[in-house]
Amino acid sequence: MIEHRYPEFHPVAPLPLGADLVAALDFRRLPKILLHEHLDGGLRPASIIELAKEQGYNGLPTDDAEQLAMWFHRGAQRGNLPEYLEGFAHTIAVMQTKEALVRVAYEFLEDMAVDGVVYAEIRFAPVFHTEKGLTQDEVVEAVLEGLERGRRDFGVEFGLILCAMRDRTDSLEAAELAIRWRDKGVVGFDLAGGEYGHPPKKHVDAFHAIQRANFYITIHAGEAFGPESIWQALQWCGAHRLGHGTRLRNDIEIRPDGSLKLGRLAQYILDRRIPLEMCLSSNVHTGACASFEEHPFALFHRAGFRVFLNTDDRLMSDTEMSKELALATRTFGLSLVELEKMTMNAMKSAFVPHETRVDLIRRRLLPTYSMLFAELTAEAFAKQLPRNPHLS
Ligand SMILES: O=c1[nH]cnc2c1ncn2[C@H]1C[C@H](O)[C@@H](CO)O1
Ligand SMILES: [Zn+2]
Repeated sequence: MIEHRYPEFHPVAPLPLGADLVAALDFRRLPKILLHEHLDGGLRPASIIELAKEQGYNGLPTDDAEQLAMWFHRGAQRGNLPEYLEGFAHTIAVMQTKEALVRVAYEFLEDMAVDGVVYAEIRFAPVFHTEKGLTQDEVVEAVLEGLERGRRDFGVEFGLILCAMRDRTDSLEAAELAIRWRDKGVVGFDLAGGEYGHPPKKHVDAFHAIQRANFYITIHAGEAFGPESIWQALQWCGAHRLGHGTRLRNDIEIRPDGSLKLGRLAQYILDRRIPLEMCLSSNVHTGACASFEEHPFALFHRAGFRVFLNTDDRLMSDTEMSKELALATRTFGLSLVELEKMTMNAMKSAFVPHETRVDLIRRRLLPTYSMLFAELTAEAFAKQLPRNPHLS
């Protein structure tokens, strides 16, 4: 049982911890939960170059790691999802052997540890990794081996999500693969790829298979298409979480007095506590939002939606969790209470069993957050001291 619950747990919470103090935090110190990140969107540039040599892949635009990172980032910032996705041809090309998959998965968790992530859900589409003869089961086995080793060496907990691709016709096979591996590290099923012209309901058979197995669903929706896509993800396909959900903004009206008028879909998502896996940098890069300032994350958050931040594709979007949290804090003036609330939202929304979530909250999130609250409070008091006439 958890004795202390947000927000009463923090006796110091009512003290005004100035935005300047929070913004000055080293965000890598915050314990973080990451639920939306693609394995093939988070490789290290130097590893891509080495893996390309090992596997005889000659298609990379450069063999200089720094240049390659910039190349991926430039390509991803063209303001639309199809072009954002073009870079994946190269990362996928170097993830075609067991050794490469183990390595990429292992390094992924090492990078998570450096970023301060304590639990990560990682997703990828096994069907893309069979070009050199691996079966999809061997692909999943290799990725899980790398992740298991990473968990042992770096102490980062993980869950693996398998993606079906929305422009393909084999989503049922992908769903069956996810179900086969569910007790060995796979925690859920996703639908990814170009959203425009590929509605979720085309894949309803796959989602029904997942539902019949009492398994878990997240779907990319509301990233490059509007509320209709979100509605289908929820009401046709039974999504438990939404990847992005950014365009739910179109179902919310801000009245002249600043109050909100929610459409039926937005109200349903709010009431049912449907988690929204929001990705600030990726959304600006794909053109889902014109700028960080215009991103609806803060609106959703302050209206009470269950939102939290994610990286999506660290390589393409040149980001990490610490950067996304710093960016959100600067752009929207988030307090430490809000950062903690968001992290709790993410942990509550994870696809691992309830006991694991409670355990991570107790062991990894609450102790570090209470320490940070104490530290910031001490700093706030110290700043006030010279102005206290009784102490002068
Ligand atoms: O932001 C995204 N939206 C839709 N699909 C995406 C996004 N980032 C990556 N993907 C695709 C490309 C990958 O090859 C695939 C599986 O990770 O998922
Ligand atoms: Zn994504």
